[in-house]
Amino acid sequence: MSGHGDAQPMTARKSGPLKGTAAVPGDKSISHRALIFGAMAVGETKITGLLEGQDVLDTAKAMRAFGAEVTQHGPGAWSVHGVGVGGFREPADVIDCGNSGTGVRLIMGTMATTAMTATFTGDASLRKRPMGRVTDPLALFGARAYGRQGGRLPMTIVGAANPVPVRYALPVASAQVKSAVLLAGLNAPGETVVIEREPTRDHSERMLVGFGAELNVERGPEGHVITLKGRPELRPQTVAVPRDPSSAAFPVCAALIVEGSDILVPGVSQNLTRNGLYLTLVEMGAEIEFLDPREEGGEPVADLRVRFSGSMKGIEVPPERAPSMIDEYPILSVVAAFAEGPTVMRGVKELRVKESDRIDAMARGLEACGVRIEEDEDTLIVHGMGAGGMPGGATAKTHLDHRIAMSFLVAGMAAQKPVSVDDASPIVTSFPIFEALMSGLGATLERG
Ligand SMILES: O=C(O)C1=C[C@@H](OP(=O)(O)O)[C@@H](O)[C@H](O)C1
Ligand SMILES: C=C(OP(=O)(O)O)C(=O)O
Repeated sequence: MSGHGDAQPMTARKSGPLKGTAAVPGDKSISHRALIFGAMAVGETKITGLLEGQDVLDTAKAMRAFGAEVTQHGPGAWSVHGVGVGGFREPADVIDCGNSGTGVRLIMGTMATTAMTATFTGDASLRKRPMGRVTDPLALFGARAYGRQGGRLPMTIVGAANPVPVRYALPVASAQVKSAVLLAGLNAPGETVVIEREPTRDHSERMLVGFGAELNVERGPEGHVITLKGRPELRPQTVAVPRDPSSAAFPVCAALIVEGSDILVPGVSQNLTRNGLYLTLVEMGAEIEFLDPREEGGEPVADLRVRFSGSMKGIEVPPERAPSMIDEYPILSVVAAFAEGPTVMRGVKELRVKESDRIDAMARGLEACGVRIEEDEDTLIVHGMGAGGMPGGATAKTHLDHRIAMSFLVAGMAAQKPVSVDDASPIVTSFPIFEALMSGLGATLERG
């Protein structure tokens, strides 16, 4: 679990051109789901390319606590012997989900329609994040939640002994909430319906169909209407986890701002619910070629050739694009600082309830690096200083947030003076090989 060890300061210095191939690890969202859906199937699910980041390891541990057999066979190669829908056993101890919002929210959904009680906690970051967005719909199934003020962890969920199916319109664009409701719906008799006005990442829907659930998505005037038939017998699957586009974002953006760079990033998801950053970068004038489009692990992917792009322009990011790039705003705001003119990011208030308040963390750190920022509750505006224009020479606070840590280290690779982060330890939650991979491309990263 992250955030309980010692802080690990790290510094990035202006780096030589980045060259080579950046093979990033497996997708975090799909890795969590492979373990959880595998635990809900009857028989053995085999997984390759699993992200062995701390967030996913915490979910693996939780699945064991609920009775599934989870085994590592080699790097990225795992199996899950599932207990079937409704087959969870009550855990004997508190479930610690570490730093992971996805882990805790999806697992709460999964156990909420089974007659058992489970208590969840997490690190100092996760204990600040709102759980009401999940426990509100879970209450409609008949589950009860007892947490700290404001719906915070630690929290005990008493699962519904006689769950009823639910029809729920998502009040916020959140794949975690959507997935929690679908997972709860698995063990409710009849049809559970989730309606999302704005499309969010659709891995749960795709994978549930793969595992044999009866799930239908209709696109109507109210948005996506997702209908799931309860109490299916899920069939174990072989899951090949594709690479994580949210991790790929870091080498891609580093190559765009470090002079002379030319790198290849293989197998980046082009799933329309995940590719908002890449559309945005192209609109800003980034030199990215999308090579060999194909399908891998059920996801559309392409190899990205990315070159230093010295004349990117700030743009207004369409707010409706936010769900497809929600985790990429921190690194986009770094690229924006190296573009000409303002980049305007509106409709981004969800960033305030991630591992940290990401609007505040990016604004304070970029200001310390000499960049002019405007912000309000729902908006971040970065006034770009052009290629090589960021002064740097500051230490950013990462607040137990892996994406903030990686974003400022990327900034330091192109800024005039080094940029440090007070704590790089959270990077292990999503991208444990970040330091080795970036150094291998030619980045100058130093511990301390
Ligand atoms: O469902 C998922 O796997 C995720 C959904 C998103 O969160 P929200 O559902 O809170 O937007 C995202 O930020 C997170 O990193 C992963
Ligand atoms: C928001 C994130 O993850 P989670 O919500 O799972 O903690 C993220 O990885 O950027």
